[in-house]
Amino acid sequence: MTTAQLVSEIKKKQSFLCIGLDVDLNKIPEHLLKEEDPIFAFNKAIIDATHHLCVAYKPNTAFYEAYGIKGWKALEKTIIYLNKNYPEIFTIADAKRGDIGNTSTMYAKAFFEDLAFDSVTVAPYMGKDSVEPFLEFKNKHTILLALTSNQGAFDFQTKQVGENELYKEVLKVSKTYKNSESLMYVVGATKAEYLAEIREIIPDSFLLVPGVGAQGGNLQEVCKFGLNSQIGLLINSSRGIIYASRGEYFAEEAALKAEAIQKEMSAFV
Ligand SMILES: O=C(O)c1cc(=O)[nH]c(=O)n1[C@@H]1O[C@H](COP(=O)(O)O)[C@@H](O)[C@H]1O
Repeated sequence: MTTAQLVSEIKKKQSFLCIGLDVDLNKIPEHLLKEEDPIFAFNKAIIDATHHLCVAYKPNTAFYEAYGIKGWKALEKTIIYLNKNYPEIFTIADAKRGDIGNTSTMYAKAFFEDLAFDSVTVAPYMGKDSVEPFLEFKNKHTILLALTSNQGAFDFQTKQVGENELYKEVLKVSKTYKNSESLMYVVGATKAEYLAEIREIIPDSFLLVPGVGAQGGNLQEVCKFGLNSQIGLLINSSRGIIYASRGEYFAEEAALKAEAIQKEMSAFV
């Protein structure tokens, strides 16, 4: 999917919500555990109930890898279902990959070709030759970790490296990579006050902003500092939406949570 198509969907749906499909068998409704593939059954119900309220879904691969082959199959079924039934949705494989060049190429093939996701999250730690292989794929997006939502972000990301904090170096240096126009960046919603300075370095890039809902990030603050002329934000909530209820009407309850966020977002679109 191109960035222009994503922006057009945001305007149409009056939403820049990304729903995180972080499926934990201990948290999904008990009646689904009788299904042949409980993870996919859960995802399908959530997607069918919420697709008109969001523009992106982000399965975090850890929640699938933890269940071995069955989990990976459920991830594959989920992306096939999304691409077939809701091709207008932007899909994010949250896998936080990145390795030496030839290995990164294989990671990119796994998520862009085999699973046909629109984007993948990538850790910048190994530098240029670990990121550029992802950028070779046309109309695919590489979402680089810049300033993450967790407390540990202060261990390294905000440390001074020469003139800048490390996360700013990530933003500045990555702009020089080949095909850098395909880059997006992760900035945690819990770090909204950093967004004004971040926007000075990357005014036009899309940002994936996780951390509203369960981690306490504030949507209004993120919008205040992070919006650009093309919106430029995908705000993710996982647990805060998908685990709204464990009852029979869990998907409808999730849709109500998503709708409340979409309504708040519509004021900014
Ligand atoms: O890359 C991410 O998506 C990510 C980066 C970050 O800084 N913080 C963060 O929470 N995430 C992911 O975003 C999701 C947040 O989930 P909730 O806290 O349940 O909304 C999880 O899948 C995290 O792994």
